Amino acid sequence: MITMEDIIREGNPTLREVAHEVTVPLSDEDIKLGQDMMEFLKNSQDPVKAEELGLRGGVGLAAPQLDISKRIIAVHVPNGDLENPEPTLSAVMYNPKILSHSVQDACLGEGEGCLSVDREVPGYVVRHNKITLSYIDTDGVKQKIRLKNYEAIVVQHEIDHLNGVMFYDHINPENPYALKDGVLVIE
Ligand SMILES: OCN(O)CCCc1ccccc1
Ligand code: NI
Repeated sequence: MITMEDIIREGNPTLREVAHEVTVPLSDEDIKLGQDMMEFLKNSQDPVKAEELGLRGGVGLAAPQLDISKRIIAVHVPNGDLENPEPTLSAVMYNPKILSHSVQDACLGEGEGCLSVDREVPGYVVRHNKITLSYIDTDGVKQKIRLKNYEAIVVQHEIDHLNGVMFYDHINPENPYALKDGVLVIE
């Protein structure tokens, strides 16, 4: 089971590497890793388990954060309302790739954080508002989906990790809250 001790922190060179594509058919090891990553996210969003295990809440995780330089991400984005526990996006993605994106950019009004960054880094992280994404799923099937808003932002944060990019690389050092015209601020 993955816990916070397994997550490497900024300064570890693996976070700055370009991760390697996984081979298809998926190995049992890569399938198990994806399942463990998803389990971590679910545990981290469960108040009881997160407390017991000392987990920081996360909606996404990338294999390089486990010091594994492979192009594997897991995303588990809960639905806002507790009545409808169905997540808005829940997937383990192998070799995810952004095929196209909107001209429209977007950022989270509250900025971003990262399980590999033990500090607050304030500022807008401007990303694409909408993306078309391909990836291989746990069954080895190639998927192609379109995402927008928060779900698109989370996936872009995770794919950045596969390319050695940290969220604060996108923050304007002169003015962290500078915004070009037309950027959608997602609250
Ligand atoms: O890489 C995953 N991670 O560090 C957890 C936080 C994920 C995340 C946080 C804010 C906006 C997008 C994604
Ligand atoms: Ni992160």
